[in-house]
Amino acid sequence: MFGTVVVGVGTAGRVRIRDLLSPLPSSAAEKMTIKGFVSRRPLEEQQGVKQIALEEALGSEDIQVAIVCTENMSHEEYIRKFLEAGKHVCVEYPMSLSYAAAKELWELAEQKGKVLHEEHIELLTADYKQLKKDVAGKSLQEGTLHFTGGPVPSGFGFMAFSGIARLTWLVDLFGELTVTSGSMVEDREKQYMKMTAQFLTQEQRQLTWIEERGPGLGRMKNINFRFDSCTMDRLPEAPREPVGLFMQDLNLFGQKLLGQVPPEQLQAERRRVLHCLQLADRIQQLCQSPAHSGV
Ligand SMILES: NC(=O)C1=CN([C@@H]2O[C@H](COP(=O)(O)OP(=O)(O)OC[C@H]3O[C@@H](n4cnc5c(N)ncnc54)[C@H](OP(=O)(O)O)[C@@H]3O)[C@@H](O)[C@H]2O)C=CC1
Ligand SMILES: C=CC1=C(C)/C(=C/c2[nH]c(/C=C3N=C(/C=C4\NC(=O)C(C)=C4C=C)C(C)=C\3CCC(=O)O)c(CCC(=O)O)c2C)NC1=O
Repeated sequence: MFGTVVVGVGTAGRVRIRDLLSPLPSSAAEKMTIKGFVSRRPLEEQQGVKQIALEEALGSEDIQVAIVCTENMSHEEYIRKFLEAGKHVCVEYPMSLSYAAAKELWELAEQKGKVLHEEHIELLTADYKQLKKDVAGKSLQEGTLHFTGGPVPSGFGFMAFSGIARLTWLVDLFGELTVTSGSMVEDREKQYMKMTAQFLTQEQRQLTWIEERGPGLGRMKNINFRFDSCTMDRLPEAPREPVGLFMQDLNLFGQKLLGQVPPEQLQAERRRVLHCLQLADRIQQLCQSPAHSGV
């Protein structure tokens, strides 16, 4: 069994505690047992689980695994601490707010012989799995993914990182990309932000990613993918699957802990994660260079 701590008790942290308390029967997630949670606030028991001080979690021989669920800005530091203490780490995306940091963290995991796993529930939704099937075999001519949502809370980093799930969709659907432009419009007073990034696929087809956030904007993804044979202008709808998204991710992490995931899959995942963070870095540079600064 792998003694596990959940680090950070917010929306994601609470779901992690719930899933660890009742893992899917006969799945790899059953091999983790929750020993406590870490929080920067003194908290009461959560779902019957007790708080553990960070230093105690790092030093305890009963704990082999940390699941980092804090806001993005703090991920790097927690991952580093737990890896250095010889623990396996699962982190909610994105693992860091720069490509360079992610590369270092992965090197550290390798050096320590520990699993480093970045959660990507956006790839696990039934709708996305259907979309991926629908796109398979078609030849893209041009496409747009436009996300809207409420204002980004502080501590979640630049939009290309807090929105890495959208970028990950594009890369998972259409392969590795090259950034051709990045720009930003921002009205701080109104808490409004809009980032537009453009890419070329390896086949030199143009993709546009728009991430737009502000008060009153609902969480939504609009697509427009033009293929040689047809155009897709809405996401497919597929029936919800019985296993929750974070639980599916926990099973995948559990399989990694048990050495059940083939090395080629681990390599491909690592490559995709690093590629997406590298694209996010580049978009940030372009958006923040003087020639592109917004309103
Ligand atoms: N929510 C979701 O559906 C998804 C989230 N994620 C990722 O999970 C991570 C965390 O996101 P999420 O859980 O939504 O973020 P939250 O804002 O809910 O929580 C982030 C952190 O803030 C602290 N916190 C939570 N509530 C309070 C409060 N009332 N007062 C003060 N501090 C508080 C907690 O840390 P502490 O206990 O140390 O104070 C918590 O870990 C991010 O990396 C995100 O990208 C990924 C996929 C889906
Ligand atoms: C209702 C308020 C609500 C909040 C505060 C919320 C926060 C939230 N949802 C996220 C992703 C996500 N959130 C969900 C799904 C959910 N997440 C949920 O909290 C709920 C109730 C669902 C319901 C289906 C999915 C599937 C993702 C993956 C990212 C994506 O597909 O874009 C993320 C990670 C950053 C991001 O990708 O934007 C945050 C911070 N999601 C919400 O829906």
